[in-house]
Amino acid sequence: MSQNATQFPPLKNDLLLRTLRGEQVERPPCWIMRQAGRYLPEYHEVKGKRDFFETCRNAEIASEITIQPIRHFKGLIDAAIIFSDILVIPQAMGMKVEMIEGKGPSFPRPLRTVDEVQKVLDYQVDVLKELDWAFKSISLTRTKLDGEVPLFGFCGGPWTLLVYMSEGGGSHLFRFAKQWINEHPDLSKKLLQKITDVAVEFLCQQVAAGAQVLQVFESWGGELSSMDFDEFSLPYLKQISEKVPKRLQGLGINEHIPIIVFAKNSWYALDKLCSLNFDAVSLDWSWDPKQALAINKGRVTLQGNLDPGVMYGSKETITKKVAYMIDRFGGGKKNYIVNFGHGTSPFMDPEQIRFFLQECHRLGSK
Ligand SMILES: Cc1c2[nH]c(c1CCC(=O)O)Cc1[nH]c(c(CCC(=O)O)c1C)Cc1[nH]c(c(CCC(=O)O)c1C)Cc1[nH]c(c(C)c1CCC(=O)O)C2
Repeated sequence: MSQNATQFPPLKNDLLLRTLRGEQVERPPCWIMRQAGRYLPEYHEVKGKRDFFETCRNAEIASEITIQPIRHFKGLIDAAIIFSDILVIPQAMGMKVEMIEGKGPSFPRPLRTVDEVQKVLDYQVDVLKELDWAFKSISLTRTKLDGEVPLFGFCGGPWTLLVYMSEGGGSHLFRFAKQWINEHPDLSKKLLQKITDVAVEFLCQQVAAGAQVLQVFESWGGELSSMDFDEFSLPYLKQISEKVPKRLQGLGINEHIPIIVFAKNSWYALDKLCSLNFDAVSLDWSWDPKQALAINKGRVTLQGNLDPGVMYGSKETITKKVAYMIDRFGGGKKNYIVNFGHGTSPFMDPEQIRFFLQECHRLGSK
């Protein structure tokens, strides 16, 4: 059941939202993709031996895990992101997905035949019902956050979800996903459309449940050629950016809810992504921020883009690379959000991440 977002405690830290409105700010807001997870000892304490998706579906536990990094790095992180996964959309579309310890996500029956895709296309998805647990988890988390920081809802990009649904897990070769778009482009587009429709509804219902900002993770964007990105990713991202605001109005939510898009390694698409209806574009670490700024020409806020691997370096290395990043993003007092260029890894030392955040605050306030 969706809740009226005005029922929640007032927001105390609106730095991220002000930045996304394009305002001049005192320092860049900071958050980290996958900031909740296995590098934090308290994550293992709470999750224990529980299955990953069971953990996501348990509002009490998922909200606890979501808030862990906010507590651990008190005052240093400016947004929370709901503990869940991009693969809950394929689950809502009737597919079975398991998370295998030490291996990652696995689909026992990935989409390999036209009939299998047709079955998914014919499956009637009731987003409110199938993902009811996600909305409960968001509402509870928003209440427990007590206005400390804004809460992100998110979803996977349609192309990235098609990759997982056809490959059956992570991939290096992308044999099946590439087969789909090249051998059956029209059917692939029908599937991408269906995923997009579910994603739009899912994002909007997350907002109705209490999410204050949204991010779309097109993590496998860079696997497409520029031409194929224009055909199999961009049009669907564009639809998300345009349909979410309209659907939110339909749900009676009239305030502007900012949306960030992250299309990893899709360097050739930056100019086009900046022209869509998103508020911000998140960059992986392959970018020199100055070049990205030159392409963006002030159209959107940029987010990123430190190589998470910098966390394995010395304090001097972290300082040097943070200073370079913030400086090359123009100093960080407007249209810039600090993040990694991708997520944390289980091997990271939380103290290194604390130092990184402290340095972002110090250098970003100068
Ligand atoms: C591609 C993708 C997935 N999931 C996600 C993406 C997009 C971002 C990206 O590109 O990394 C998104 C995601 N996954 C998770 C979050 C939670 C919120 C947060 O960022 O803190 C978010 C935003 C938790 C998670 N999702 C997953 C974990 C690890 C699960 C565990 O505890 O074993 C977490 C904390 C599992 C997951 N989920 C997925 C993979 C490939 C894996 C295995 C990764 C690994 O083993 O490191 C799919």
